[in-house]
Amino acid sequence: MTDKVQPLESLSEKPEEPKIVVNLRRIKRKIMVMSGKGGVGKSTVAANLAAGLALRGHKVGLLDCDIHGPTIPTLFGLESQRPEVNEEGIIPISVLPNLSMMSVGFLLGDKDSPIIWRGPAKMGAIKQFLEDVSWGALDFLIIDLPPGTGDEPLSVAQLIPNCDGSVLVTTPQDVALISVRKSIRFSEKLNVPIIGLVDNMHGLICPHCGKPIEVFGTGGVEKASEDFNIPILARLPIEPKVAEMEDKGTIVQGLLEHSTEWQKNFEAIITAVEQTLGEDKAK
Ligand SMILES: Nc1ncnc2c1ncn2[C@@H]1O[C@H](COP(=O)(O)OP(=O)(O)OP(=O)(O)O)[C@@H](O)[C@H]1O
Repeated sequence: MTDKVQPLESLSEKPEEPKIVVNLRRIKRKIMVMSGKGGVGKSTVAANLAAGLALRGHKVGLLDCDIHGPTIPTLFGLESQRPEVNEEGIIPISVLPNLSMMSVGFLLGDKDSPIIWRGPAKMGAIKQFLEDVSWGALDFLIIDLPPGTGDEPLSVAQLIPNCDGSVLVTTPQDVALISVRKSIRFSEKLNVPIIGLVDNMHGLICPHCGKPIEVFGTGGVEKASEDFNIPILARLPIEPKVAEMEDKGTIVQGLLEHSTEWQKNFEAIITAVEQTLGEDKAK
């Protein structure tokens, strides 16, 4: 009796693929939304981008990696939701049939409690989201990174394999130039192609005379765009309705109403990200 000879390829050990790579394999495009500093509208852009892509019929996931200020559940009016866990992993919370999301905000017992975690614990939570959230097949995963360009956002961003593009959010102040330059370097360091800049809070339209009031000045984003040859995807005015809709958790309805200049201008950001689907993925 002869022993069966095993084919050679079954003997050579294949290196095991990282769990994150395996879990995110069925996602066509992973897009990071980031900003050089906090409070400039990064989460607002990430949430509206995810909702806008979903309203155009794409399958979208939104991952809130902002551990200290997880605002995504509030923006969609989902603060009381808690994710289920089954044999497939952590089930993201659905807002629309084709829009689901995950945030540390869904795991907090009390929304007023601050998260007092050191770096490794924060990284552990994000890593678990990337490894264990059962996103299924998606056209887009929109990732809301922590603000800034320091160690923490860098570590988070480095956990996410093969990002397909970044959207950089800033305000039009001259100092924005400093923060935008940092965001650009950050994206380059990660080898992530920059889709474009978002010039948020670009003036307030006076409700009485209709003329713009340049609250944060002007010119910084244009200069960065020219210096680095990166397009400005949209100029979004200060729009009280945006803040109001976020407080009420009615972002999706706001995008459907399409009533403000902010929302009309925002469409260009959705289109720019949508177009990455047609790009050659070989990098
Ligand atoms: N164009 C705008 N007009 C009016 N309000 C806005 C606009 N953009 C953002 N906001 C409001 O500004 C605040 C900060 O926005 P947001 O939370 O999106 O910023 P952020 O950059 O994600 O902040 P952080 O990452 O530091 O938490 C929110 O209350 C939001 O509703």
